[in-house]
Amino acid sequence: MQPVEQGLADAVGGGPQARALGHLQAGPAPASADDADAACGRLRTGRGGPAGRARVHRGAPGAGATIRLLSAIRPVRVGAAPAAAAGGTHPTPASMFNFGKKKPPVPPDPAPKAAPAPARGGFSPEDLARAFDAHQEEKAAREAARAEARAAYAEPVAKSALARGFASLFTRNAKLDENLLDEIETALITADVGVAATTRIVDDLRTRMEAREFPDVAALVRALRGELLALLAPVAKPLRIDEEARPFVVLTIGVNGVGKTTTIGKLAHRFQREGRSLMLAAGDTFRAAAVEQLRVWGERNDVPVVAQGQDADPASVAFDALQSAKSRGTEILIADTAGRLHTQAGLMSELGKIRRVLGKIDPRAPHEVLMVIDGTTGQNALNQLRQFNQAAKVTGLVVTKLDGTAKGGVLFALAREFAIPIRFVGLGERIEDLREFDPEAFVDALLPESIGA
Ligand SMILES: Nc1nc2c(ncn2[C@@H]2O[C@H](COP(=O)(O)OP(=O)(O)OP(=O)(O)O)[C@@H](O)[C@H]2O)c(=O)[nH]1
Repeated sequence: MQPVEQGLADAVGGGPQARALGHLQAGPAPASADDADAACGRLRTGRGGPAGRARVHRGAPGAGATIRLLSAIRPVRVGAAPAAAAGGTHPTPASMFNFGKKKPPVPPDPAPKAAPAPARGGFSPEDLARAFDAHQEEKAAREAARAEARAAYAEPVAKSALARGFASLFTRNAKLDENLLDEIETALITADVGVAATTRIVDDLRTRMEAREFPDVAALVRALRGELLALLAPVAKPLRIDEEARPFVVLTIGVNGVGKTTTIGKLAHRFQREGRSLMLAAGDTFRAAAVEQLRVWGERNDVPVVAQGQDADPASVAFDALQSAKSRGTEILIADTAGRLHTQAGLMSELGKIRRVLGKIDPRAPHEVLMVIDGTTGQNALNQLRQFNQAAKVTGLVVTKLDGTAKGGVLFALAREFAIPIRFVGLGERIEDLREFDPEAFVDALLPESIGA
């Protein structure tokens, strides 16, 4: 084991160093990973005092090996024992009552202590430099992933009505006045952001404008970006596969033609790339082409597909598929269902039946009820989600076709009204165009930072 790793293992696993320092308090957490980066910078350059002064949070996202390393060495600073503990000057309760009493003879100074031997697993400057470099690499990888997501969202989303509305609003010498707020309101409403979310955004901007918080239009644009992000951030919760569930069952639902079957293909591709074993259930027994679509996809990609043909009972297809996936130890089962209108009560209750039937085999299945929504639908998407949620308890959303004629605003309305996680967005028809939902990349594409500058 490398010295750095040994030190980390000691610190985390209670090795000699950790045990020796176990009584020490951890420093306060940094506000962000950037704080942690700054702490690492100080460590490297020697600015900001001793290494131990770096304030680092063990769990800071992405802070990685360096952060753990710094956590491990933090006690170097506090290792200088507090005065009281060393028999220092703080009056103890006993000494307060000893006034006037004969003092005991002062013992001679003990021999000066030898400098403590470096702890086993201590860190040399080379170790620290290596950890710093590892941290820098991690940071660079994070930034590259961000840039990649931004690029993927930029072009499709910039075509949306909302992005175009913002672009025309802020590139023609806008003035900071009530008129500008009216125009922002119109742009939001016409892009399907919805009345509730629009009112919240515009009212907040008005209050801040009246408080003279914005020196110029660029400041207002930054505030608007912040408002848009604040609406979306709570629903940006990626789909996490519960490794205990075998299989983890994803039931996909939605109205006709929204992109369910296509999304299943894209999802399956994603899971396959992660090296997971998969099975598909061709539960869209209403449309013969859908069963065929899945079968062909499965054959081409070496993924087993359970199907019973057209007009079979979709609950029975799902049941068979779950049994088969369970017996094979498959990691993920994705079940398709036929598209249905949220107003068709009989078909909506069929979704409840599929849920119940799956639950007979595994009481926690389906683990994810993924509703696919066509991003071009507009405000009607809210009615759809309301009804599907009632029938099948939706746990995640995929909003497709954001590359097409979507106005771009419906995500805000959905987020505000339901707070159901948006797992993915469809940014095109290619297999790699299903992207994990990234609110920052989405807002960047709608309203680039540069726009009001
Ligand atoms: N541009 C674009 N098209 C998409 C996207 N997702 C799906 N589509 C297209 O939408 C159309 C319908 O997709 P399907 O997957 O068949 O839809 P479905 O929901 O399974 O349809 P039903 O089985 O009839 O309910 C296809 O032409 C897809 O290529 C997307 O993100 N962007």
